[in-house]
Amino acid sequence: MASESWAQAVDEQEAAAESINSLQIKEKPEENGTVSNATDSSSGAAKSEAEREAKPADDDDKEDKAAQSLLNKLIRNNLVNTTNQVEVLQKDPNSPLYSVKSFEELRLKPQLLQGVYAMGFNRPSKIQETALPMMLAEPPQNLIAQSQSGTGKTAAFVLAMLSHVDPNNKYPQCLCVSPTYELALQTGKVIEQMGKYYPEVKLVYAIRGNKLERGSKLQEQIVIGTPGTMLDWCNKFRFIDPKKIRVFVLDEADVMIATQGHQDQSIRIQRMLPKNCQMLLFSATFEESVWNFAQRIVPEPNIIKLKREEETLDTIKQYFVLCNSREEKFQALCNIYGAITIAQAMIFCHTRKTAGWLAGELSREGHQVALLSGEMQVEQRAAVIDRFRDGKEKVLVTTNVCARGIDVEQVSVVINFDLPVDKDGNPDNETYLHRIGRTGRFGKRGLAINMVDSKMSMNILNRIQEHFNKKIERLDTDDLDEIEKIAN
Ligand SMILES: Nc1ncnc2c1ncn2[C@@H]1O[C@H](COP(=O)(O)OP(=O)(O)OP(=O)(O)O)[C@@H](O)[C@H]1O
Repeated sequence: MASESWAQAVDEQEAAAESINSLQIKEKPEENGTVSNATDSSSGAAKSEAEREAKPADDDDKEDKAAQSLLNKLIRNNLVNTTNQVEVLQKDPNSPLYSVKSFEELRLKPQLLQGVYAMGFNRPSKIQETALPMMLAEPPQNLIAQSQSGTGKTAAFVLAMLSHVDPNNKYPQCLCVSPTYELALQTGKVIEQMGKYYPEVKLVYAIRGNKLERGSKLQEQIVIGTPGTMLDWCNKFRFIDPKKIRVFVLDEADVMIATQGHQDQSIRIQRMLPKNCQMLLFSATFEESVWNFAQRIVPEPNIIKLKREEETLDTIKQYFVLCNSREEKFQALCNIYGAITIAQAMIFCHTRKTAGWLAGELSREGHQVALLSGEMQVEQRAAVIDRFRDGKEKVLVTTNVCARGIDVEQVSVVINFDLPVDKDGNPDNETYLHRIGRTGRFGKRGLAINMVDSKMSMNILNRIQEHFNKKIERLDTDDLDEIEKIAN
């Protein structure tokens, strides 16, 4: 089935359809917000399929980061735990470094402490232990913080913003910029939840589509939005007086810089703010481009980094199966299912088409299958992952683009129906590791089965073996005894 150029063609096609442009959020912010029919162009709901397909794959890949981030937020309901220590680089290495083990130690306003506990937070997360005292200190300190998604960054800066505003002053005091309309809404929700018992503090969304009357001045203390609209509100329309801003938050800096124009707009906003305004920047990753940007946004920063837990292949048994066609691969899969008990499996395909086909075939065989596919909206994808996580389905068939960044920890069997390759058709080792690897914490044993159906995929498999210096054993799926052995 595999033609030589399939990898490129498919990646482009999948990436195009995965783009954030295909996302729509039905919810509209209400309550504290003054949003009217917000339709930032970044949601692009009106764009035709053809328009989307015509976009260069590169752009779509970038936009996909925003979709991924949103998906992660929608499906996550608790903290990502980590045993790694935070690394701290203080602006003034001689000043004492405080870290807290409880929210009480922060001496928060009672209304905020109530909000924190109402959200079910019992104690600060790893990054919050150090970041919160720094952000709440007097005089305010600037901070650049990096840690993987789900470690509590948003909750931390929301608490800092709510702590710093003076509700008696009826003008904006905190600005928070997010890369997309949808991400801004998510952060807005956290502000609303945490500020539930502090109703004097109001929030407004600076997103395209939220039209205010010319000449009006905002009364809300917190403004959250996308960089373009935020800049216009400060600069062109003067709804906001930037000189009165005390806290500036730039969230998801890594996603932000992937979007054309956002970097410049953010820097232009930052330049309008007073010198003593507290600057806070957050990012899930810290490659050089993010770091360069961060330094332009945040002068004299304290820096906090929390390393991601390393994934390893040490506790994984890896096998490959030789086949000649996708039908044979399917048959091999059935043989495996016939021989061993698999609680839950994730099956990765290269194209949406193969994923759809395979999900159909597996259902016909009586399996409860969940399918994660590119044309689904982000909330639909989140719902599918949720159901799978709850064990409602036992098999999750997905394409790589869809599942990127998603951890489903309880899955013990991973099947690469197609091996992961990059755009140039080379082995994508990072994805391979992420699909089947385990972090030390979840050191459970796992099983990975790779389907090989051509010379090209055999070559990919060999290169993956070489890269990890780990032998991948051949499995004969016509021999039931042999399959049974791998389960022990
Ligand atoms: N101290 C805490 N105790 C318990 N849960 C928490 C705590 N802080 C945050 N959470 C919860 O953990 C999840 C992740 O937190 P949060 O969204 O703040 O992380 P993040 O690092 O900002 O991730 P992302 O970059 O994806 O937004 C959320 O569901 C949040 O409500």
